[in-house]
Amino acid sequence: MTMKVLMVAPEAYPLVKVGGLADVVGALPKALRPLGVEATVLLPWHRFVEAQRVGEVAYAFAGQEERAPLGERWEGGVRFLLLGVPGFERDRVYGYPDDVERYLRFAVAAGRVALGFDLVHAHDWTAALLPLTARVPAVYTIHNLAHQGLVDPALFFHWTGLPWSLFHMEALEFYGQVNLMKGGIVFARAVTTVSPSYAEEIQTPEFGMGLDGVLRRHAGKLFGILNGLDLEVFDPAKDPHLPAPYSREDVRGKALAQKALWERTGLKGPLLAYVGRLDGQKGLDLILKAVPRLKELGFYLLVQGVGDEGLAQALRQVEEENPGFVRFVEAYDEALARLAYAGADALLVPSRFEPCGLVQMIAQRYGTPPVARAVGGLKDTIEDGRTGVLFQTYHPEGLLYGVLRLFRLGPEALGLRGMEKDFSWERSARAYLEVYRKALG
Ligand SMILES: Nc1ncnc2c1ncn2[C@@H]1O[C@H](COP(=O)(O)OP(=O)(O)O[C@H]2O[C@H](CO)[C@@H](O)[C@H](O)[C@H]2O)[C@@H](O)[C@H]1O
Repeated sequence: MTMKVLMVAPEAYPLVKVGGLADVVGALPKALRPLGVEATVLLPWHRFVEAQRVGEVAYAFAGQEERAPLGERWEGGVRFLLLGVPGFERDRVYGYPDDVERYLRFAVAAGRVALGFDLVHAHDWTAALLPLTARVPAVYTIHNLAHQGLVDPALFFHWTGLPWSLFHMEALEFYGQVNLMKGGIVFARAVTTVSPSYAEEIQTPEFGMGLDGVLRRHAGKLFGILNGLDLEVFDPAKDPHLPAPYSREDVRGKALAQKALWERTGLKGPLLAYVGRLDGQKGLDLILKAVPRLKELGFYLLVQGVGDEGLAQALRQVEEENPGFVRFVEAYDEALARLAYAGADALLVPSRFEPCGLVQMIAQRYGTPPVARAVGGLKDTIEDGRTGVLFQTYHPEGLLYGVLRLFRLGPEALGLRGMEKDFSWERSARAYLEVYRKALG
């Protein structure tokens, strides 16, 4: 019998993407299908998403009855539902002062949609209310503990109509506020996070972001399941963004990608690339501090990403001071990102912490070895000295040491080995199915 699962998330590829969460929510339903799981993805109806209106959802928010249109769209055999609650008629996915309110409204209304399903699979803080409010069993996935969703309790209980009796340390209370992610952890039947190493790390004060105690208390239902890659989407043999297809058997196209990347950026090799959100999590401060030494050593640097304004400013300045050596491309640009994965000599991933990380997997699949910090999913997906290089110390010297070590080992050889690695979703999808069964059992 098919199991009907509703995945609730703020973003999912190919409809809405800011970061890795979208890749995961876009790919997992496809991987679950052969296992007899029919997963539907429910997203807020961001204004830029086109879909067909198929109905309406009634729910209560702040003591008022409201109705939201429900849209539907199919992509790659996956059914997406779009919930048109107020607050999403905007251009960006996150970053507004009322994010907590609008995503809470979304989660409240999503609880109504969940009624027609066997199980809810809620992703990250924006959907963390569902394990508490949905009337079906829920699995909760932590993609990033850095964003927990903190709300003033008076507003929270007014908006949701939930009883104040939930405001205590074993439930929603967190240093005087409501913590939505804590609620997700406490009330879900099972909690997963996106790599085995991160599942361990978040139970320690160093990585737990204040929730390590809660996670230790609920460790019996916490599972680390490694993200996969959508091998259809990320495939150098089929990537329309590359000048020529290539594979492990015939890597000639990779040199063409390198040439195209040099032309597009005005840089040369050896070229180190960073692709990803500009965020304190990602270790861009190490890259910034390492620039003078990298330049001295003859490396070129490409940084591509959008996000934190302070980091963007620092990067603009470094680009200005190092013309021809450093390029900062402040854009979300899928095509350039693919060229970078394929055409750079190494991908830098010096993260402070990394729940799983997809860019290092994509780079390996494209034959480009990562130089990454030995944390979280980076540790679980890179074979140190074989398919990439891991460094320990969160310091520019650590990163430099990693880069030099890679070039001593020979990036080409490591790159070829990386292309052999299996990053498919298959095994992980089976692990999710196990967790779903536990949650239903
Ligand atoms: N400027 C840009 N142009 C083009 N593409 C860009 C881009 N900026 C980001 N991307 C893309 O966004 C994705 C980033 O995914 P990651 O998993 O590496 O990090 P992220 O921190 O967003 O995800 C969080 O959730 C995921 C999913 O669970 C975890 O793997 C991760 O550790 C956690 O921090 C990649 O597909 C990358 O190509």
